[in-house]
Amino acid sequence: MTVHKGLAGVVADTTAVSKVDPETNSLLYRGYPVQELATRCSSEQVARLLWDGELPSAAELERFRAREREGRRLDERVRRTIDDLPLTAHPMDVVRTAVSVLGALDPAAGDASPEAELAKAERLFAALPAVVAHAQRRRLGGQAPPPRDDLDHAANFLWMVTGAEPDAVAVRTFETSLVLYAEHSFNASTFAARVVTSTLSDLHSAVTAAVGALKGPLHGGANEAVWEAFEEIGLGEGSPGRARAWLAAALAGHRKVMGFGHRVYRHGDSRVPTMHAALRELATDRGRPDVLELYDALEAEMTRAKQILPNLDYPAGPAYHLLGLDTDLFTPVFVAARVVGWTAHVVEQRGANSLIRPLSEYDGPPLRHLPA
Ligand SMILES: CC(=O)SCCNC(=O)CCNC(=O)[C@H](O)C(C)(C)COP(=O)(O)OP(=O)(O)OC[C@H]1O[C@@H](n2cnc3c(N)ncnc32)[C@H](O)[C@@H]1OP(=O)(O)O
Ligand SMILES: O=C([O-])CC(=O)C(=O)O
Repeated sequence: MTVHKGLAGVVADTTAVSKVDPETNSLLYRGYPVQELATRCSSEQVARLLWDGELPSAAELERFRAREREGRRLDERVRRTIDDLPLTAHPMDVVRTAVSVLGALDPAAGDASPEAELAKAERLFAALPAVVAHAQRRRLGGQAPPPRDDLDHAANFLWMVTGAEPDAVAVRTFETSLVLYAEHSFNASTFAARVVTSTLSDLHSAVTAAVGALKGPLHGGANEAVWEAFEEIGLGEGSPGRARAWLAAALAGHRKVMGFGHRVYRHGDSRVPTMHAALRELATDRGRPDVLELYDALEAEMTRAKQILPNLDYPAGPAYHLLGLDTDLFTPVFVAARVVGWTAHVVEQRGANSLIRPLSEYDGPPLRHLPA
């Protein structure tokens, strides 16, 4: 029996949601190159594309934006549950709990028709920014500011989390990250969502499981770890030299360097150039060349030492810091973006379901019996 550790190289099913091609180093959402979508479309347009298979017409987009605005307010019962959690809880734990509570409150519980599933997906997309914002603002002893109807999804998200009206550069950077983070085929969290769905469980259970999978530093948690590494190395004068010493010590200690490497891409993550360009624009606008200097230095050292290239979390982490987000909010923001991909996969899995249940090769003790 051949064991495929980590399911590496295993093609588990077909999908029409996205295509990750390591040969051409490309990523398509429903056929469109992600770079085109990230530079020319809003996160709302891309959500509809991933859910429906086609970009929305102007009228469809307008109707969706209206529904999204209606769903932005945090449900009081969700707020109360969050407020019962310790202030020290990681915001990812807050988000996971909130998704679970939203499932228990789901007005269409028990209805797994594609229409009902897409309505649940929309509600999560609309509600998650308020959850992330409340996870942040309650730590500051207050409440998130009320959503602003004059702002679209990405701008309103930043507004609620930071309490400051974002400028055009901030919105563009954030929107780019939301689009790039929205979907990536059978990554660990999406696969977790599909496994849960394959048992005919409900969408919120699938998304709750996916949040748990995304939290780990080998997956979504890496964007937080990237900024932690930058802080450990120290920004400012002399950072290239410190990056070299830091990396040598990390590799000598067999530490994984977060934000580098990928299970599928071998020649670099297709999303990095677009996010790197957005980070460059933001850092330049904010007068933070020190961030770009350390970014380039650590990347160069990692390439020299291991020939391992950055993944999307590498530029996204510093960008989120420059957008004013606390480090432990980076992965929750990833949740709010990836919920689109997860739910598109839930609908697809349900549409052509087969229970996901791989085999294992037993390597425990041979047959034995209890003493007589
Ligand atoms: C949005 C996302 O989820 S993108 C991924 C985010 N995750 C990270 O950035 C975490 C850091 N990266 C990693 O741990 C890995 O590159 C993974 C888990 C993403 C993919 O790795 P896999 O395909 O499973 O390869 P694996 O972890 O077995 O690594 C293969 C070799 O490269 C090394 N390697 C891979 N990535 C790294 C890294 N970031 N730092 C140091 N060494 C690394 C491994 O130590 C291993 O070396 P060895 O053969 O000498 O033991
Ligand atoms: O595809 C993966 O394994 C991880 C990843 O980059 C993502 O989920 O965006």
